Amino acid sequence: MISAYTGTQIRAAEQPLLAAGMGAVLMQRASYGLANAVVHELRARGRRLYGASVAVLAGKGNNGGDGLFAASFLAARGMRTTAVLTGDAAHPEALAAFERAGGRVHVLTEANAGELAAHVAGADVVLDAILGTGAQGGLRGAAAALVSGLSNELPGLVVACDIPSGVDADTGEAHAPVLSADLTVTFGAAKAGLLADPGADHAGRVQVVPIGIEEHLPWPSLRRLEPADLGRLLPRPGRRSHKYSRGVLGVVAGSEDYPGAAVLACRGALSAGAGMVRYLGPPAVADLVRQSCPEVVCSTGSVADNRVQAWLVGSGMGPGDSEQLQRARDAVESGLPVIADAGALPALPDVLAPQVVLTPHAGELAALLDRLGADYDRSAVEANTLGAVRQAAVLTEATVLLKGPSTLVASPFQDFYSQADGTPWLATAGSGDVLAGIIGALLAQVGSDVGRFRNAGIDPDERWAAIAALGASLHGRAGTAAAEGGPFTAGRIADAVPAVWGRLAG
Ligand SMILES: NC(=O)C1=CN([C@@H]2O[C@H](COP(=O)(O)OP(=O)(O)OC[C@H]3O[C@@H](n4cnc5c(N)ncnc54)[C@H](O)[C@@H]3O)[C@@H](O)[C@H]2O)[C@@H](O)CC1
Ligand SMILES: Nc1ncnc2c1ncn2[C@@H]1O[C@H](COP(=O)(O)OP(=O)(O)O)[C@@H](O)[C@H]1O
Ligand SMILES: [K+]
Repeated sequence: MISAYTGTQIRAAEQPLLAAGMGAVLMQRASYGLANAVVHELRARGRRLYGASVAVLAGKGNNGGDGLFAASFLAARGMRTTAVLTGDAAHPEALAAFERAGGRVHVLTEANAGELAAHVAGADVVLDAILGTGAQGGLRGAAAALVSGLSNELPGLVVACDIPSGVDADTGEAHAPVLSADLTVTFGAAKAGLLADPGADHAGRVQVVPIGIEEHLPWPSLRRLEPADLGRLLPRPGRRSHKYSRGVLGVVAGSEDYPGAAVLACRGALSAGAGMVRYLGPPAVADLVRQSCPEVVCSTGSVADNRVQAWLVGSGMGPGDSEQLQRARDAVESGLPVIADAGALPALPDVLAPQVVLTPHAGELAALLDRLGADYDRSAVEANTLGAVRQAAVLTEATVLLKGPSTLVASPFQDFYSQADGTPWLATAGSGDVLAGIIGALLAQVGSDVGRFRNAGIDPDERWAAIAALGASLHGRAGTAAAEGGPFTAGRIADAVPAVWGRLAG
């Protein structure tokens, strides 16, 4: 499990060590780790170190100090170093070390920003050490002009020191201009803002350098499941299992307009281990489901007439599908775990429960928040994904999963997960229906298995968020496996799930 923290949490964890006079030691650990990460990355890219050029953009705080010390370590490896000081001062000891190591120093002004941008753009390595966790808002003045003058397609390696300058460490909000990094080397622990969009868009690969604050860290503000966690959480049938004990998922999805959504949701659920999938919906859709997935049992009657362990509702349903929408409300009323997608989102009561997992994309989340009186449109959700998903979970008291390049999950108790195991090829019609099916199957199988979560270090009350994150990760990994470097259609995601599952659980 990757744990991520707000900037404030990290700074609080540093306090006992700073009070013990270890500030300089922490900075040495951070900057040495940063320099080593640069060396490894250059080697991995088959680039020579000796004679390669490094430009460090150094702000006046400790983030700039880290960058200048790191550059002096790199100078000792034979690299040519230049610093652009973006503030009215620089960390004195770090600047002295940088100059002692032979680095050249330029002081940024409004007048020379264009010229220095051209110089920096030609460097083999650009270290962004302007702002770190002490930032208030984004870059301003000459620093903003310098970064605006750098294209986001620099030929050299761009490495962010702790966090890309202008990204909010707590929320991932990005205050333009931000220099997008290939690699972010972050100190002590991951920052939440590196794992939530749009911060994650700018961070590139994230590498954590331990600096000795770990024992002082509190409960993380956000977590990410890794393969070992997935392997522990995925169920496997026992010798005496039967289809009902493995978990039955009821699917209320599809409509005459969108029958395919029902098929894709059922395929997702079948691929992710449900003992049985029961479909409830219009006869014409049921016929298509039967033809496409003969394993699905098509039922009639009400939600109450059908015995299941979890419900999937809403994929491919519209506001006119009154009978299906009533079933969706009945499923929520039943108290069973429910995954509520797409067309169900506007049709459910405002206040729900933690075992109800809502799966909006950014547009649907904006509409949901708007209905609940919060002032969000789609672009506001995309600008602050973590804030939006948090607010939706608070207002609805449900578990909310926001789909996107990074998928965020918030529990109403304010536990957060971020998964980014997919590929942009997943942005294909029907992909969300398969995701709903996968999460539905997992809810049916492990929703009542409290011990499984406790053993994995997850508070059982928070298991709904963990199940949603588990589903998002399986879906992302299946998409990555299906892609083989090129496009695929949504059904292929479902086809790829069993092998991905097998590798994780293996
Ligand atoms: N505290 C510590 O012991 C450690 C801190 N570390 C580094 O220190 C960083 C935090 O250092 P600081 O607290 O000095 O803060 P920063 O280096 O992030 O920057 C804060 C400085 O910039 C100014 N500033 C804030 N917002 C600005 C804006 N929008 N435009 C221009 N100037 C702005 C502030 O007045 C302050 O002088 C971390 O990100 C990390 O890189 C690491 O060296 C590890 C140890
Ligand atoms: N750029 C992207 N990178 C990775 N995953 C993505 C990207 N765009 C979308 N996805 C994933 O693809 C799925 C799309 O779901 P959704 O928007 O509901 O599509 P649809 O309604 O067509 O089924 C989600 O799981 C989402 O996280
Ligand atoms: K930075």
